[in-house]
Amino acid sequence: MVPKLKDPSLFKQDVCYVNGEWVKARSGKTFEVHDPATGQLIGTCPEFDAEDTVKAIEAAEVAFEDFRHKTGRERSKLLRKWYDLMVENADDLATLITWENGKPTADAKGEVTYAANFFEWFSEEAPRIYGDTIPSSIPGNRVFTIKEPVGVCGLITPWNFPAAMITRKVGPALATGCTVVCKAPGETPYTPLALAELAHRAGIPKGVVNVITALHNTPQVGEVLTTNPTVRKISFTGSTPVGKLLMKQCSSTLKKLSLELGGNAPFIVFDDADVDTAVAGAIASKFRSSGQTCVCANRIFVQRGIYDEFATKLAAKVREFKVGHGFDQGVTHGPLIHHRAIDKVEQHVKDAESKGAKVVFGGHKLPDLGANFFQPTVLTGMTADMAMADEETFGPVAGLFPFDTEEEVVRMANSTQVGLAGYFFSQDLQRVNRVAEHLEVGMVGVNTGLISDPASPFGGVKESGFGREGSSYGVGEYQVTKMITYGGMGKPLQS
Ligand SMILES: NC(=O)c1ccc[n+]([C@@H]2O[C@H](COP(=O)([O-])OP(=O)(O)OC[C@H]3O[C@@H](n4cnc5c(N)ncnc54)[C@H](O)[C@@H]3O)[C@@H](O)[C@H]2O)c1
Ligand SMILES: O=CCCC(=O)O
Repeated sequence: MVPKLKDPSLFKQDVCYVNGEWVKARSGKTFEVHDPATGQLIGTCPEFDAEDTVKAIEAAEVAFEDFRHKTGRERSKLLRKWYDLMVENADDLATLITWENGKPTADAKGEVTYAANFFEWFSEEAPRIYGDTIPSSIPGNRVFTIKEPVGVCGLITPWNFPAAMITRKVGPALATGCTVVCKAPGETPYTPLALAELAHRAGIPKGVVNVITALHNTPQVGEVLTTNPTVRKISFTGSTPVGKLLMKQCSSTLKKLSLELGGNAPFIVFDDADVDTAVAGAIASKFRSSGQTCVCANRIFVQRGIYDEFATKLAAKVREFKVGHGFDQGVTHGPLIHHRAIDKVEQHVKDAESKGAKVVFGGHKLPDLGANFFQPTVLTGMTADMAMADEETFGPVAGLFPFDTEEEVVRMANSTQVGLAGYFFSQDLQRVNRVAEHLEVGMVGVNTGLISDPASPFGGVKESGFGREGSSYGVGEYQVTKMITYGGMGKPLQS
């Protein structure tokens, strides 16, 4: 199906946005983008290569010289205008998200709001970028710091939040005076390109925001962004293996780096929790975007005293989901992004079953709906030797691991190389504090399954990466601190 946009000019085919203009790939090559729900062709996009990417970097370099000297208030107004345009065009942006990503319309609208809010939030930070006054230990010296924009930034984002992962990076970059080259994900390029069109309409000066696309050429585009000496900062959201590769590539020019990588979130329900609240939290955390978010619960640990009650109530809620095309009325959960995602989910379920897990609900593909649909699933009797204990499933499968003691579950929760988000449910105040302090993650949700908010610092520890996005911490990721010492300042007043 081809959805109708209120403003069809937001759908940009075969062009990327470089230096304020819509351009094709130098080679004329394009790649295809498909609706993950039907497999139907949505359209084609430019397959940018190394030379195209260098052109975008050069445009950002030239633009930086002016943009860095705009006042914070001027940059704030540009971001605010871009925010307003996102809100005005929210329905069309949501349509593009559902079309290319598959998430249901209501979730897509939620993402547009979430994404736009990053622009609003960072537009409010832009005029408030302060340095420090530092008392010197040398008599007569006066020491100040100023915060400068780091320079041209290369931003590489994934398909699971086609709008929000971009605005979360572009917002603080522009707030601080940086210019950007965004490499849009090959699976979902049309939402980023529509955002570029809105940037143009908002009057963002040419070259400040460049949005480029590639699918098969992604590694070569990534290599140029991470090795070109003009690019001073890379921010990447995606998998841990790709994050490690980009970090290695960045080492040749020692770029500033932010890496928001994979998670394997523990979700712990203690006997003293309110079970209904915990079930609602698990639904929100585990099944958001059909399990395809980096902060989705991946291992659900339930204390033995409430294990059966929790499993029954969770399965009852999951049974109420309506799986289908994101545009269809009443659909709560859409397809996964592609066959590799489906294969991984199926393999995790089969692995768990073969090692003794029981399928309480779901457990199979839904080929009648389309090749990329998987039935939301609840598994009980999970054990530490199963693939789901170690690997991120990135799909709609809730595997319930039983546990007995607080010490045991915290050990299990921390027994992974990654540490992005963690959740737990308890009504014991001391336990709440103790467990929150002991979880090896960058973000903790206590008695809630939803923690994402532009005002909160988002990011991980261990192999989930480093750097924080959102909040005032997110601003610092795009700045360098310059120290200025004035000598000979301690002279007495002249009479
Ligand atoms: N921490 C976060 O905020 C966050 C958010 C979304 C997804 N993720 C993680 O991403 C994974 C799922 O997404 P995926 O499988 O598409 O991840 P991925 O790492 O393969 O791809 C993510 C993005 O990186 C690009 N990319 C891939 N190889 C590249 C290369 N060599 N050079 C430059 N860019 C490259 C892709 O085109 C895509 O745009 C999961 O592990 C998930 O946890 C993390
Ligand atoms: O998947 C990664 C980002 C999810 C979020 O911002 O809540």
